[in-house]
Amino acid sequence: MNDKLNDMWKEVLSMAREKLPQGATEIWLKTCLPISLEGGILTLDVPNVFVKEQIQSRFLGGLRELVTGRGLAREVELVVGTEMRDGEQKRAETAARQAPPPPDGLNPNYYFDTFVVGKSNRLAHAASLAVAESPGVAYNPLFIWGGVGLGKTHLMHAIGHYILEHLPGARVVYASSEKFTNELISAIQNNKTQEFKAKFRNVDILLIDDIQFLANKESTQEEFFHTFNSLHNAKRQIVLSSDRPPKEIQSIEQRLVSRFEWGLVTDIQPPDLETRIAILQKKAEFKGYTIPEDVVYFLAQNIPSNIRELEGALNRIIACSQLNMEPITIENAAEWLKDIIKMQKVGPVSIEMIQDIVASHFGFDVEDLKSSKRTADLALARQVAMYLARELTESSLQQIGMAFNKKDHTTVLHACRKIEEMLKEDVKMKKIVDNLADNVRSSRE
Ligand SMILES: Nc1ncnc2c1ncn2[C@@H]1O[C@H](COP(=O)(O)OP(=O)(O)OP(=O)(O)O)[C@@H](O)[C@H]1O
Repeated sequence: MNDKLNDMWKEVLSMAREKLPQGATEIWLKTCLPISLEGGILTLDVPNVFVKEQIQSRFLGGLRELVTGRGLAREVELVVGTEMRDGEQKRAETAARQAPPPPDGLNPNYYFDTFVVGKSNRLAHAASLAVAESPGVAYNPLFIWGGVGLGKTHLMHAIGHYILEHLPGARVVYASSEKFTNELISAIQNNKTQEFKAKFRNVDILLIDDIQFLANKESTQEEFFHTFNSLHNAKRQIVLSSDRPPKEIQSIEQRLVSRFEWGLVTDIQPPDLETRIAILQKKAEFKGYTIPEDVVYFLAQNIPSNIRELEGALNRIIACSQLNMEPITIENAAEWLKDIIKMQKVGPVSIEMIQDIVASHFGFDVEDLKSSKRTADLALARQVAMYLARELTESSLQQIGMAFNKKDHTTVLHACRKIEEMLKEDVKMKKIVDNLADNVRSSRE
């Protein structure tokens, strides 16, 4: 590359820093190499198809205006070439480009439009969509955590699908951390660590599921650390999922924990009743079935915290109905699911049951809970009870307030919000509240 061209490109970059949207230069344009300026056409070498598409769709117009405005060139062309790139990077990029797109292993059912958005997953969904729309720019890494079967994998695959749909050349790799570990071990055993590195460090989007399984695996953590740095430095998108927030993953190096927190950490909570109903309806519709509303409600109410189980129950009643040639009714569903749903004849949850169970867990009397005494422990117990009353019963804020010795509905609302916030941050508290909810449900007769 000649010096004149190089200097001109530096000038363009410094103008672009001022005139083009934030991130355009540092993230995208800096990856380009000027290769020629002939007949007024400035040709730039870009590292891969993915970057080319990003620049073309987002910044090429602005870039063209900059160079024509300054009389430097009349047109800008982007080529995915390798001549100007050297060494290992060049070989790896060439190999990656020549190879057919890797089997991406994405579940064909996990798209954004098959994902039901509710209060419990709204933020994780919005963050995932933002990442899919602007990979490497919005939040990097995106770290999604939450309990079993709540939709983390679904969102990761949806990100992968979306990117492949909009940027067909993008290299998307999805793997569980176990697969990452196993591939590393086998690469070491077979002297293929270079191939391993090329596979995981030469991607545009890396999706790693269940990252908590890296705990105690020191060499895998070491390798993942370098993979992470290499991708992050190159502004490639990383998405991670875990069953707990980064700080709660035990036996994992601090330098990894801090990197996991660099972008956005977001959680998914168990879905509320309305979301569970909507998920069941969507899944049934997807399979081409209409399930009676009362049966949907019955399932949603009795399988509260794991969407995978909810889906399993739906599949089972569809299969049983077909095999037995019987209609889908609550009675039949209860029979077909009796090993999952213990209590076919249980009554609804009452606020009194919640008050009893919460008071005894925290070591208070129900009367204390209803009183206006405000010691920190008592206030917390009262707020948990109000939150559970809101979650597990159909009572209004006013009705809950009345059950706590005529407290105002804004007090109840404040309590619910406070506990919701706490559950997002505090895993121990979440466990306690989940256990209390389970105890309340199973105390129904
Ligand atoms: N909001 C949702 N809308 C539609 N389906 C959902 C939603 N959340 C979860 N599911 C479905 O629930 C099932 C379990 O979800 P997924 O595998 O993504 O859970 P996970 O959080 O990754 O669980 P694990 O921690 O066990 O890996 C999937 O079939 C998924 O499609």
